[in-house]
Amino acid sequence: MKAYREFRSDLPDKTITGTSFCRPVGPLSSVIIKPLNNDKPIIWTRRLESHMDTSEDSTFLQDMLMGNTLHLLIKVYDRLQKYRAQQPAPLLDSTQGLAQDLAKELHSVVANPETTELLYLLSKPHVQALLSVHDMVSQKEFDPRLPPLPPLPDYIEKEEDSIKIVCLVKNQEPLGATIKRDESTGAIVVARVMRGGAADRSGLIHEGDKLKEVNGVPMEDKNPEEIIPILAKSEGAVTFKVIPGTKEPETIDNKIFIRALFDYDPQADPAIPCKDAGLEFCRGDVLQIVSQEDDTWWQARRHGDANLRAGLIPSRQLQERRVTLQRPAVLFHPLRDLKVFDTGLRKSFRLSRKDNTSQRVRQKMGKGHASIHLPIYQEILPYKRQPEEPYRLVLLTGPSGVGVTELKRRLLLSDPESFSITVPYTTRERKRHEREGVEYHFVSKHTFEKDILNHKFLEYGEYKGNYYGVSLDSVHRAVAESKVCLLDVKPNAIAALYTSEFKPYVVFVKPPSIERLRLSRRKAKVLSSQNEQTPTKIFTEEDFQDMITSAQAMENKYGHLFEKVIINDDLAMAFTELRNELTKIETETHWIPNTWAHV
Ligand SMILES: Nc1ncnc2c1ncn2[C@@H]1O[C@H](COP(=O)(O)OP(=O)(O)OP(=O)(O)O)[C@@H](O)[C@H]1O
Repeated sequence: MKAYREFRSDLPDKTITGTSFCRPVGPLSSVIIKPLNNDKPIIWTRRLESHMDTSEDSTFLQDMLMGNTLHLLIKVYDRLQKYRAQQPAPLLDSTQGLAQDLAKELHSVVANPETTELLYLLSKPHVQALLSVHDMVSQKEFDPRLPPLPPLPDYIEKEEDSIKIVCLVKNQEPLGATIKRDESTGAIVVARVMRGGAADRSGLIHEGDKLKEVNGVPMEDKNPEEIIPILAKSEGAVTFKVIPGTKEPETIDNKIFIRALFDYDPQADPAIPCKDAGLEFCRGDVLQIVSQEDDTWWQARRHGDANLRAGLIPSRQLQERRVTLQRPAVLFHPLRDLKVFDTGLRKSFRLSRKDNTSQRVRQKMGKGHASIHLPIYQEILPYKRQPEEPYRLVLLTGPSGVGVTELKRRLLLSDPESFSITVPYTTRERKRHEREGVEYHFVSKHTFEKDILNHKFLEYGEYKGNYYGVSLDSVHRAVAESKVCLLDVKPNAIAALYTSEFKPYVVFVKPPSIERLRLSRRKAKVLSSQNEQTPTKIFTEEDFQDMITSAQAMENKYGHLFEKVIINDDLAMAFTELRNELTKIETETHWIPNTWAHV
């Protein structure tokens, strides 16, 4: 971890726009304005306003404005102005008119390579369009009005041939950059520029730039802590004298999206170089990574956030190290030992209380498997099921008694054409009304035990001397039916199904508060294994407490695998919410782990 601290160089006062001018390449012939409050760079005339909407347009214009061609054109413009001044009376008021006039003149003089090239340049449609835009812009009234440009510093050392003077006219938005003292040279340098922030959008301040002066005050003998108030006190235009850093700007595929699998609060993080530059997020939030240049602190934006300014988040490596060391504990919820209290047996196939999810089954599952030992970030990408692809497997999980079976039953009843379920295996006697392969697959004890040894079961258990279990094969069969397969499992069985083949959509059914449980479950019955004579009993206060404790433990341990949490308070509402969610994943583009797409 880096031992230094960075300081956010906030410029908290009123801002209108930003300008930059660079020395030392000869006297200034023009000024390029780069507004800070929007993405639209523009040539200074008198006043300024934004027109550009898209960053693509902005990038194009920025490249063009910073390119050599424009500078050559500006020279042409200067010459035109000089030419105009030499004329007894201006023939035309506009620059475009002057250009036409000059072209006419040039036609009449003896041709040489320079005049031919100038004529060629002036005849090009994009040059004419540029001059026309210039005329239009220069005649417009722009708001807000820019303050007068401050004069250039009187003295610039001769040997500092790469010094850059940057003048920003600030608003209440922070500069979006942090500073630090370079340990080896002692210089004050820009530590990082937050992507999408004002400094980044201006394109004038870069990581590694050495800060020499701010508003004429030398920075070299100052600590970062002393510089912050200087920046904060500056009003209107702030002039920076910087020596450009040599660091190449990082190019990153800005289409990296991750799902955060833990909660993060930068204010509670003693290690972050600048708390105010941190990005707070919660488990499940989708973040777009915009910089991974620093091994320890990445820069990210919350997906869909209107604020384009990136914030610092701990890198995967850093967070893994922290989780491994379990330090500092306040930053994340450590994985507590799961103490699941069963309040009964899963009615769907009467599992025993013992957790019999086959470890070997989990190991057998290859790539895409949820081997998220350290829930940090999950790389994700947008996904929409194609008609030829199987439906995503829907896994319903939750503490016993919460209503998983009831929700599954209602879904199936609501649309048997769209939903299917797996048929469990059992060794118990078939009852007269039951049919093989409908309620259960009836097999002998010997076959069941052989299948256990062959790791065929996803989950299995024993109840009243009989085995019950769900095999992986039956999940494959149900998924192949071209229906949405609904499967209720204990959370520890999710990992075995967390594959690109099943692309499980994991729904955690959570109990409401104990007060709401008392009210809503007043008449509900729960299957009991304690009293064999009475297969059902009314929920007790202890059952409610166990359900809540168990749900909390499940969320702590497996919460990173839950794509949707539904609080089962009012049953009809919980059902509608679940139904709508399942429709959404069928009809809308959503996020899935990118490992599922690469298999
Ligand atoms: N929101 C609700 N309001 C009232 N009663 C409910 C609600 N949800 C479920 N119940 C009732 O609670 C009882 C237990 O529900 P269910 O059998 O679906 O639980 P489960 O999560 O499948 O438990 P298990 O894993 O033990 O089978 C049932 O009688 C069910 O009708």
